Amino acid sequence: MSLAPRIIGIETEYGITVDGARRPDSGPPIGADEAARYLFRKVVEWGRSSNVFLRNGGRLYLDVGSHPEYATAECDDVRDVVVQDRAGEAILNDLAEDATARLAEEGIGGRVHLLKNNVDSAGNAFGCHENYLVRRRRDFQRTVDQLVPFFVTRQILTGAGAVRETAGGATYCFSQRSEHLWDAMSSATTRSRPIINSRDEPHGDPDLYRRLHVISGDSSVAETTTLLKLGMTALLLDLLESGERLDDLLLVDPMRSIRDVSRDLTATTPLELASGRRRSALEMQEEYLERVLAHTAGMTLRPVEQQALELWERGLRALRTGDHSLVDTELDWAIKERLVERYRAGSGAGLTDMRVQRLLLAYHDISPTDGLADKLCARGLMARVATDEEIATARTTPPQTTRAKLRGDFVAAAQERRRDHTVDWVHLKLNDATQHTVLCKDPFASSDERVAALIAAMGT
Ligand SMILES: Nc1ncnc2c1ncn2[C@@H]1O[C@H](COP(=O)(O)OP(=O)(O)OP(=O)(O)O)[C@@H](O)[C@H]1O
Ligand SMILES: [Mg+2]
Repeated sequence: MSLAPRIIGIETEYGITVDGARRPDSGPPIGADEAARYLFRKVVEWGRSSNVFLRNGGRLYLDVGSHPEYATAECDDVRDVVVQDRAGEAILNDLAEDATARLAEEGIGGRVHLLKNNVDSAGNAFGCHENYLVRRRRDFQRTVDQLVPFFVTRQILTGAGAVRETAGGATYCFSQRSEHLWDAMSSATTRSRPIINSRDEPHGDPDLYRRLHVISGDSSVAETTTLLKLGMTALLLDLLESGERLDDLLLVDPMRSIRDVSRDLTATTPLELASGRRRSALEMQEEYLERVLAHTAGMTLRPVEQQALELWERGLRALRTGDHSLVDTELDWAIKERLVERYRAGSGAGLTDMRVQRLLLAYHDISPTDGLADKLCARGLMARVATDEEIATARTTPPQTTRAKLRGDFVAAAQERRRDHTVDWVHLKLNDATQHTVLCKDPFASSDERVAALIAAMGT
């Protein structure tokens, strides 16, 4: 027996800034809005829109708030999501280079930076959303409730690491986003709202499916952190779908806990459970892992699932023993902690020192030249999952085993034959006299005669 395949996709919003620009007429500085327009210039040129689906099946768009977003195509394997997400970064980095070149041509100069983080300098929070296909059941809300404490405590492994400044001084914590969720939450009414978006939009057959839309996670820089974030969640979903319950781990106050967990780098502060007991984030994650291990015992797991389990266990051991070196090339918060501590040891700089702030920001800069990730990888300080070749291929090639293949093939054919077309996650449409539209309700279906006919109808 093995885990049932599951459709997963990830959306990443990026922060955008421009460094060192100077208008010839000394007009106002280039803000994020304007920078985003430069970034999307080429996209709008060929796609006639700032919301396009690409030949790799993914979606690139500019939403309100000027945070460029890339949503990967739907994948049926966590490793594929990692590759597609990195392909999105590469596509966006090219756009940033192009925008920088354009600013130079116009005599403004400066460099456009894209940051894969979750809060911008103005304090606006933005997200990295995970999407998991789940079977539609009447007790969906109950599933959501059971997942909330898992997402509240998962950040001790998958948080991106952040410096938090308070009146009493600065401390290093697990997650940047957790603080902002707390802020977002104080006026909200549903306890799970900032963690799981409850909008019912399955992007698939609504009779069969729902899409679990998780909005609480940090964006991940290290590929291994993305792998763990998605892998451990998919494993837990499988456990829940097998009928197991996690009622005994419900939290009294999830939103308070999400902040408390982020702030305690030992992960040992007890949280209040609805059952009246108290458990630390570390104990809770140990409990989830134990149950998943029991659930998967005797199953044939894919390598990526084994890798997620192994890293999950080792991450918890790193916290239990205080030996963060066990994961300091794989988990963002630990990679970054090591980076910052080394820098501070050499320079004597404090956590709030400008140089440390710049280092922290550079960690999230997706540019291979301005950012740190490539350099850390080259020096063996950040682990990889995907190869450069796989990422390069994924820029134009959709995942081959899901509906993304149909979309990618359709978009490629329409682009090559210059046919006006409209696409979303479930529709493929030719905007010609026939207005022919194909509805692809099954996200697992990678071949479809109707789509083949639609492509054939475009001629050559
Ligand atoms: N049936 C599905 N189940 C799970 N994930 C899916 C499914 N279909 C598509 N996805 C994934 O869901 C994500 C949708 O991204 P998109 O940015 O369009 O999100 P949205 O929630 O629909 O809209 P928006 O961000 O505009 O609010 C993509 O990563 C995609 O791969
Ligand atoms: Mg989105």
